[in-house]
Amino acid sequence: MAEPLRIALAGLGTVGAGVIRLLAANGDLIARRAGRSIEIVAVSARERGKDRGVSLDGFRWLDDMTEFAALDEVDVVVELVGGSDGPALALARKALAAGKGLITANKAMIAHHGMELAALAEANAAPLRYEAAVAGGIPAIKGLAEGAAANRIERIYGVLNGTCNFILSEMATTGRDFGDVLAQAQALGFAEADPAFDIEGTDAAHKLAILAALAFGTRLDFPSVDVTGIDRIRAGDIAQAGALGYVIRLLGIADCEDGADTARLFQRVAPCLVPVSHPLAGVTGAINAVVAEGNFAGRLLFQGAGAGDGPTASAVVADLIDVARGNVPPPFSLPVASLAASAPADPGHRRNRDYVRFMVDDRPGVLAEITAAMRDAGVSIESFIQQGHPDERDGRPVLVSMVTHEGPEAGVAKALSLLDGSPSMVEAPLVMRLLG
Ligand SMILES: NC(=O)C1=CN([C@@H]2O[C@H](COP(=O)(O)OP(=O)(O)OC[C@H]3O[C@@H](n4cnc5c(N)ncnc54)[C@H](O)[C@@H]3O)[C@@H](O)[C@H]2O)C=CC1
Ligand SMILES: N[C@@H](CC=O)C(=O)O
Ligand code: NA
Repeated sequence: MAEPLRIALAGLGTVGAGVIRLLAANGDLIARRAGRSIEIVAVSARERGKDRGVSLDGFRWLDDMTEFAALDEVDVVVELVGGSDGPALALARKALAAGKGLITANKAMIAHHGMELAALAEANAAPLRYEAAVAGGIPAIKGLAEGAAANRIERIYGVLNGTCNFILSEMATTGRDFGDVLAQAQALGFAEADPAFDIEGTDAAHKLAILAALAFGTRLDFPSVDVTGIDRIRAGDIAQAGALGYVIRLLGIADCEDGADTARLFQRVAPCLVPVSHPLAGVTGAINAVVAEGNFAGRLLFQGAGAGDGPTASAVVADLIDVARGNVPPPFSLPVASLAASAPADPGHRRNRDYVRFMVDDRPGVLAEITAAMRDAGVSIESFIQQGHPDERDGRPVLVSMVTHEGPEAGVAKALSLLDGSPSMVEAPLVMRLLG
């Protein structure tokens, strides 16, 4: 058998401890499959003495993880610390510059600095892989970059955040309170260190930007993702969506049109209404799903656990096995210099059916005011419902919702601008697109 692949592990939290457990449990099987064993030689985290339920015996401990880059006995650094910058980025840069492989689960770092790190990896002939960063245990990166490599990808979309999906599906099936379900997701190790990254949609946006770059061969453009989180969704919206035959899912959606001289990239993360008959409606709890529409393969659905120690460790170790086998394609499928520049697409011309929800004072004329704004903006209403009983305080406000006929996004935006500042509106209206 060939020499072992020697790794240094930075970060010993949910995922790091999961990697130690996985390698201990499946090490022999992995060595047979990879043709060489994968051995942890050094580790680092914030607190040395913490009880993690795994033994660190036999591993060298370093207080400063960036020193891994200088260790001759390390072939690959595994970064499981998190954060787009800080020690994770310092370690990534130093490791790649030293020609060491880098495996990371850190979508924030890849979304922000993926182009720089990929260029560094190329320049130093160092492997860079990040399967765990997108949709946890699902081999979505591998599926897209290798399995679907023969296709032109028309659209990519999916459920990309386990914490939000867990919250939305628990609220829908049990009627539990948002904060209570979020606390459970944190206790189960699904949530980010700062759960605002999950519920505000940022984590899903990191993953979508990475998927879009891979799917369309464009440079990463995280700042252009249009992001809306789930924090404004009420129990009343979930009930209303259910009555209409939909479930609410936080979706990341991207497509790319060839423009005259530059590609037009559309990237959006937002809660959407998904028909109960669509496969994504059945994606519940911390499960993720990625749909890639290929021009020859058709609709490909990758589904599985998007968060948690075991599934995420499975993706990290799958990357290590690829490195051990020497299967190291460019981090974004193409050399960095070949990735196309893109400009953000104008969403105003996109055609959707929309769910629009208003919280209004329950007084005469308010429904007429809403329908007049829709009429004046040229928006055609398919259905219009005022919930029989108020969502919150006694008597008012009340939740009024509508579904529009298909039309350009600019139409609904115009109608809402006409209602802007109306004293009838208790809070800003909420728009959720219907997945088409
Ligand atoms: N938990 C999950 O289900 C998933 C996590 N990820 C990603 O994996 C990475 C790790 O996530 P978790 O294991 O959940 O995090 P965690 O918070 O459980 O563990 C983080 C580890 O890094 C160490 N650390 C953090 N900041 C440090 C610093 N400044 N200096 C030294 N050590 C530091 C901590 O001591 C801890 O050992 C993150 O990038 C996360 O986004 C990706 C997919 C799923
Ligand atoms: N916080 C993330 C963890 C995996 O990426 C999630 O909830 O999906
Ligand atoms: Na993955």
